[in-house]
Amino acid sequence: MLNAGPISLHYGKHLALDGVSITVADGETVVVLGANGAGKSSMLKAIAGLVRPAPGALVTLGDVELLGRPTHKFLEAGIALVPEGRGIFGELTVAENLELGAYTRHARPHESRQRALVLDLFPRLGERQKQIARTMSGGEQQMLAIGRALMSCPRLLMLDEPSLGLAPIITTELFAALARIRETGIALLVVEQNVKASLRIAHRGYLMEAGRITGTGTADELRDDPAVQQAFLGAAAPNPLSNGVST
Ligand SMILES: Nc1ncnc2c1ncn2[C@@H]1O[C@H](COP(=O)(O)OP(=O)(O)OP(=O)(O)O)[C@@H](O)[C@H]1O
Repeated sequence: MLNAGPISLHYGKHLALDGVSITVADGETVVVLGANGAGKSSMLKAIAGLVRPAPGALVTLGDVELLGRPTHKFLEAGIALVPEGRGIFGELTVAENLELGAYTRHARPHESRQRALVLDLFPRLGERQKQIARTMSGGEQQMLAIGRALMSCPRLLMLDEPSLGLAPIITTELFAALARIRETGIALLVVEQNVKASLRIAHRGYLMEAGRITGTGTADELRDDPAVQQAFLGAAAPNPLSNGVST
């Protein structure tokens, strides 16, 4: 469904993305793992039409080619991004934030259906309709940001570090909600530092390093990959002096 690449992106002289290609199939959940500064956020922004890659790239959703078109066309085509830091309207209420999520022409007719989905996923948002968004807790704001993105009827929902700064119990709640969103058939592309939790909900993943894709595999393959275990799952590095026999 999503075909993106090869995406290269410069910030001034700094090459942040160096020919990154990524695909997400219909209904698939894909996770992108990488250290700070690897280029993960930049890649999501390019796919959402928020930054313009170097010539030669394509961002295609279904058979619609989006690159070069205005940002709202990406949203209308069905690509929604929940950015790092959430990007909700802090001075507006929960209800107003959700309403604004459905502002595009194609989302408007489905507003009440999508609101029902959001409130079913995040009942707390239903209880807090009139609350000013900035007064909500970090976890509630993240739920609102995801809810707002869902109001746009996405075919592909992209999330940048959704669990950042959240308490473990809220993170568990968040991943349970993402698993339920996955069951609705919406494709997910997730950048996450919580590798364990994200591999649990993902079908597949990519490894990114210094602006490039350096590996890809199913969630099981990535979980079993010694390099992933060492970099992200807290496994000890192999001792080069060891012959493998424990003493
Ligand atoms: N607007 C910008 N101007 C200049 N350099 C930028 C800009 N945005 C990102 N960069 C640089 O591009 C590189 C990739 O950044 P990006 O935020 O995409 O990485 P990331 O993998 O998402 O990192 P993190 O996990 O820390 O958010 C970094 O070296 C970063 O400093």
